[in-house]
Amino acid sequence: MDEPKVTGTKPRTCCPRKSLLILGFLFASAAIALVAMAVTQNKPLPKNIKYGIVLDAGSSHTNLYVYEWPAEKENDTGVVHQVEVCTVQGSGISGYSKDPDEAGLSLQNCIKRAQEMVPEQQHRDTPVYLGATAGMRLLSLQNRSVADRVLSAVENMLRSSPFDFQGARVISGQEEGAYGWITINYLLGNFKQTGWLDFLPHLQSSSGTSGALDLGGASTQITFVPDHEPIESQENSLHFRLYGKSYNVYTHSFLCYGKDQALRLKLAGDLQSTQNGSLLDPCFHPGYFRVMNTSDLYTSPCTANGEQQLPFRRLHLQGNGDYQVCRKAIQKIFNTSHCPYSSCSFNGIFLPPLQGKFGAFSAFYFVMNFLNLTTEKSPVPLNRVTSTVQRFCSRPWNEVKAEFPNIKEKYLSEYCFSGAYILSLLENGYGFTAEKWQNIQFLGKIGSSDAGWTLGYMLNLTNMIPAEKPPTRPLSHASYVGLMVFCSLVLVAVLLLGCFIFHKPKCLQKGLI
Ligand SMILES: Nc1nc2c(ncn2[C@@H]2O[C@H](COP(=O)(O)OP(=O)(O)OP(=O)(O)O)[C@@H](O)[C@H]2O)c(=O)[nH]1
Ligand SMILES: [Ca+2]
Repeated sequence: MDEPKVTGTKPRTCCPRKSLLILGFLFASAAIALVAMAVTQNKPLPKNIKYGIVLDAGSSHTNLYVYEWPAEKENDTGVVHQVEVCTVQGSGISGYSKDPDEAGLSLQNCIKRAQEMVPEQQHRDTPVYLGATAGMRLLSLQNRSVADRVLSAVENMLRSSPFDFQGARVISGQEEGAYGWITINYLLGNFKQTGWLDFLPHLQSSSGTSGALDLGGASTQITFVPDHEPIESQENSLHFRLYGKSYNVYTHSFLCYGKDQALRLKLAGDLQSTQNGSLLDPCFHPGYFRVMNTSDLYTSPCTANGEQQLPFRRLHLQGNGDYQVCRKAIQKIFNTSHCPYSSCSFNGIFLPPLQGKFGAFSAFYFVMNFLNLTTEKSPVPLNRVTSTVQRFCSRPWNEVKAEFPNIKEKYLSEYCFSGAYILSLLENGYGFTAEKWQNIQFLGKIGSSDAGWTLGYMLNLTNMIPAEKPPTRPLSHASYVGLMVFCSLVLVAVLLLGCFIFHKPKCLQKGLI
């Protein structure tokens, strides 16, 4: 018997499952490939780091700074930072006038330290600069040829190092002020153009920068952008164009008004009224005693004019810690009797009205930091700073010494004078009122970098600050690729969804009814 034949067609499978599976697999693979490509393409490349070295040959000592930055971001703002500071042992290079070769030799240890910090294969490409400041300016005034010998000794030492020697010179007070201002504004990110705000300049403060106050051992600098005032004296006026913006900057460097030379000026003045070489000094702690050769006081050009035949060779200085009297004694070194401009600081030097915020560094910071006046978030009010210095000055020297046994006696014994000097300079010299005082921030470091002129000097000499804003793309490469991948995925998903809706498999359509 014939088996009954099954007639009719085979029932159709409701979904082309295999095709769907294949499509799904292809889609997933494509998506994974896209994401993997974006990730690998954007993996950070091995960093190409560049280095630069600057030696700050100050009046009191020399510091060597090593800076580093990613090579490909050379012209961005805020990318260079300090990775090392090495303090040269002994005095500043101007202290080697009797044996200039020693000035060169004194740098050896710090050069070795720099050799350890910079990878050997990059030594030859690493520029090294030396800038000398007020100590060498004074030595040049005193004896030009000795100053030149000291400079060539340090130059020879740096030339014999494996680095790329780019010069050793005495920088001017103007440069010192300007580079300090560039350093702090670069590190604070004040040169960054703020995108949307670029189109609305009236919403920004007049310059968007911070002024710079630097107190060294032999000179002090004040630099800031005044508020629309003309800068009445040419030698105090600088013009910069940085990252596409113009800045008219006021700067002045007072030679002899660093804190060591200012103390000499004060003592030389006080000596004129002593008969026997004993001086009761209100700027030192009660119980403090120091003997000095009077000739040492007059070795600097700052005090040389006041040199006189004194009937004694030694000065016996005894502290009595009287802050108010100390301020009066300090006030005498600022001559405010004449001003050929609309406004002056002192000694007939033009000073426009103070404007904006200020960063105060070097000895401004060392002293305020010692007095615990820098730790709070907001600036400590002027009356509290005054009372802190006053209280500190009145403390007996043996008590102060016992409390800070690890601080060098030279530094410790002079914090009272230095505190009073800083207040005199800022309040009476520059005219910081209690209100304006709140705009001063005492800065040691900004990030990992010391506040000072050296970074600005290097940025300038390596042309790392462009005059015009470098053209930038609206998106970074990584964001661009990421967005491309995301948009592709959305497109594919929308396409698939569209196909799915308009060519819906019949079984699904049935199920829906
Ligand atoms: N307390 C304290 N004082 C310091 C320190 N380093 C330097 N000083 C003193 O602070 C004053 C200023 O120091 P610097 O800013 O290094 O001065 P400088 O660069 O040698 O001098 P200039 O050439 O005038 O700039 C000097 O009297 C130094 O002796 C420190 O770490 N602590
Ligand atoms: Ca200095």
